[in-house]
Amino acid sequence: MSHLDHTPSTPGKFKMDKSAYPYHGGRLRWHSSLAKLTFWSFVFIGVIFIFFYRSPRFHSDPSRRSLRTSSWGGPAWEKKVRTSARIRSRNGFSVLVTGAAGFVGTHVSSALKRRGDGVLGLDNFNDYYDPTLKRARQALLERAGVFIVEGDINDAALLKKLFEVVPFTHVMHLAAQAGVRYAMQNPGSYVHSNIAGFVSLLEVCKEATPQPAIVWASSSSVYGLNTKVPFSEKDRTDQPASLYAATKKAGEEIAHTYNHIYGLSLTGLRFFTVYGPWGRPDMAYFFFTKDILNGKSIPIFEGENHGTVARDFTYIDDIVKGCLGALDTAQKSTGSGGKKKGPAQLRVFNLGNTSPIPVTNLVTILERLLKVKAKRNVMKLPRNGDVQFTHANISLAHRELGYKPTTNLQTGLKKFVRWYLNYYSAAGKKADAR
Ligand SMILES: O=C(O)[C@H]1O[C@H](OP(=O)(O)OP(=O)(O)OC[C@H]2O[C@@H](n3ccc(=O)[nH]c3=O)[C@H](O)[C@@H]2O)[C@H](O)[C@@H](O)[C@H]1O
Repeated sequence: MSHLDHTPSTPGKFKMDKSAYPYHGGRLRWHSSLAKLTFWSFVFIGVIFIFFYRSPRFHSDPSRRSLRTSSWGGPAWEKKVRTSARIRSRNGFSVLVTGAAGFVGTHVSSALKRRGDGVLGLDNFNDYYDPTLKRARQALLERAGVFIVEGDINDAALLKKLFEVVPFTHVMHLAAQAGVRYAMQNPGSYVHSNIAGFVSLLEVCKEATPQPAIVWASSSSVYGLNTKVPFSEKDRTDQPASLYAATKKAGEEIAHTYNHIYGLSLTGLRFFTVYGPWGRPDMAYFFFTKDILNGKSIPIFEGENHGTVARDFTYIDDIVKGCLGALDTAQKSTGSGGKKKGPAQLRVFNLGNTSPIPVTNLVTILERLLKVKAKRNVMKLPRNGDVQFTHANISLAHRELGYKPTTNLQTGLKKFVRWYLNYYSAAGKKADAR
């Protein structure tokens, strides 16, 4: 064997041959044991640290998931804020849209802008799902003349500044931690956005002069374990099945308080499983599409004794009409500068489609549209917050807001699939958003 054969090709793989060092005196052995102990202790502590750091619970403050820290202020920034919020139609509104880079937020912002309202967006661009999708929505809105301020609804100083720069007539509050099942993984994020964030926003709105009218996103999930169908606004909502639902229900009670004490006009909209182009990658119709195309099996939930799991899937354009209807019929808040002057409007509406569809049918429609057979993995509905069935009674929204959904699931999914294929093939983007 030549000398070169002893030289390891990879230095890190070099191992001392103990037999080459005949001296094993006690002192040396003791030192080497101590060194080994110290070394492995460091490795152990390091592994524990990495484990905790990567655990979602470690990031209990969800604002840490915001990819950039917000930077705002200055004359150029104020000018952008003012320009974006400038009303361009007679009797138009100036609307602050929170969660503007979100799914519903993007569609509502663009619809408001199109009809001449002034719109300013606010979003923290957190990474609950693929932030590049949020950036793409932002670019879309920018082209339409809507500026999105990057910041969190818990940042009271930023909110105050926005109201100093623009006397918003309305707030469309859509910023939230969404998703029913994720609440078990990161409960703090729901409390942070849906409760603390909502209160932070209401605190600033109640101090504003004039106070804006507020329309905000509640959820069909507040009906929880309610079995009486279709769900009507008068039904009980005191049995939430997930922390997500509980935080939305809390939002409805908080709305009551701010309406009662400060005269804020508040309208809560209970959205029923909203879907469509530019949707949320964490939702079933979205990741089913991705997984069907990738030949991956999809988990399809079923109830006890093979019971049907169904949703009142509601198309985004119908939801947008409901949101605009709610803004248009919202009465003014009655207080100013933190003081109530008289009773104010307090409303809550179901915005659904009134036609629940089994999840298995949703998959069949997707298979037809994608021309790919799904690998169905039917399993029992896990106990992680999902309810078996949702069905909206929308007569109140129809009467008060003129709300009348017109898109069935087949038509809506067709539009979604067209968008999905176009979006993810156009720029070679990957739908790796979950
Ligand atoms: O109306 C709402 O207020 C909520 O709507 C939405 O929640 P959901 O109705 O639960 O939608 P989504 O997750 O798409 O599951 C759809 C169906 O697929 C079933 N489902 C789901 C996952 C899975 O792996 N398999 C499966 O069968 C599942 O059992 C369900 O039957 C919003 O995400 C939520 O933020 C909130 O806005």
